[in-house]
Amino acid sequence: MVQRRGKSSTPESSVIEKKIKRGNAQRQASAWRGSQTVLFVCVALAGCGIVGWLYLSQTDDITETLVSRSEVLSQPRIFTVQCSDDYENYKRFPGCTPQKCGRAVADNVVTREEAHTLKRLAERGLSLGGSDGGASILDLHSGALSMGKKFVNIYRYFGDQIRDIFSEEDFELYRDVRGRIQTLIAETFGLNSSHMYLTKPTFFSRINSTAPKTTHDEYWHPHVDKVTYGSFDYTSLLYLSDYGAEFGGGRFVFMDSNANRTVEPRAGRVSFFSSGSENLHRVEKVTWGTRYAITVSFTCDPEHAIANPALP
Ligand SMILES: O=C(O)CCC(=O)C(=O)O
Ligand SMILES: [Fe+2]
Repeated sequence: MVQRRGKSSTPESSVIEKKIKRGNAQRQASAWRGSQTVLFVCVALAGCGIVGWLYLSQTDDITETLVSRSEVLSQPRIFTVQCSDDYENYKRFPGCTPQKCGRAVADNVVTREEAHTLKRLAERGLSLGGSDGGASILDLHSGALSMGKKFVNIYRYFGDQIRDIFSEEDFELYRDVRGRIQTLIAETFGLNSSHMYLTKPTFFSRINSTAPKTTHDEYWHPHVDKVTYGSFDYTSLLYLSDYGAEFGGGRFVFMDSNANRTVEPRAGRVSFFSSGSENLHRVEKVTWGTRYAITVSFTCDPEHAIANPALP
């Protein structure tokens, strides 16, 4: 049995706190909502009538499934989107800074068996703690683990006993998968993979339908990763469980101005995209079951690079 040491909040947790900050997410979503308001006024005043109404009902509803749970893609499915000007506010790095933006989904990069192994790793790690609300994270790099209404650092909290929970093979698999995802992103967006770096936060997430207890549990707010996390240039999500079989709700939604476009999670599915506001997104609320995923993110700025997670 692992003995718990005294509870403490970690400095790393502030990164996670930043991530889930509601105000931020709401600010980012306001541009999207703004366009809806304009249309609403248009409907009320000018009688744009049926067109405006159709637009409103369209953007309120899920309209398009980019990839469903039951499909198995033998090749990545790629959707190009025009880059936003977010990248203008940052230093440019040749061979990495997005010139081509978009989103893509691949089912042929991580096997379902590997996803299952990673899910078991996440289950073991998260069983040491977990949020009181519905969303818990485990960050193998910083050691941040949700606990109650806070975070602890597993490496400090559990010391050497963490080796009873995680093995070198677990970390090796994580590093291998991260490398494959990096290559995939580089090939898809025409980048030089050696100019891309892992950046933080990079974490496992476990989401269920328990009511939120703090803002850390509010994972469903629309947001732009580059705004929320700063250093992100490319975000990837590796899903570890199946939508519709292991959990309900919890689809990933790209919130485009003309439609919502969803990706249905499937164990072993990698979804990735350029992190600017061309890819405003949210996660639907999970209505039943448990959803596991890993967020693995990349930056072009070597100053924001982090090393691969390693057992202490
Ligand atoms: O789990 C997901 O599908 C998306 C999570 C997300 O948007 C994020 O970590 O920024
Ligand atoms: Fe995100």
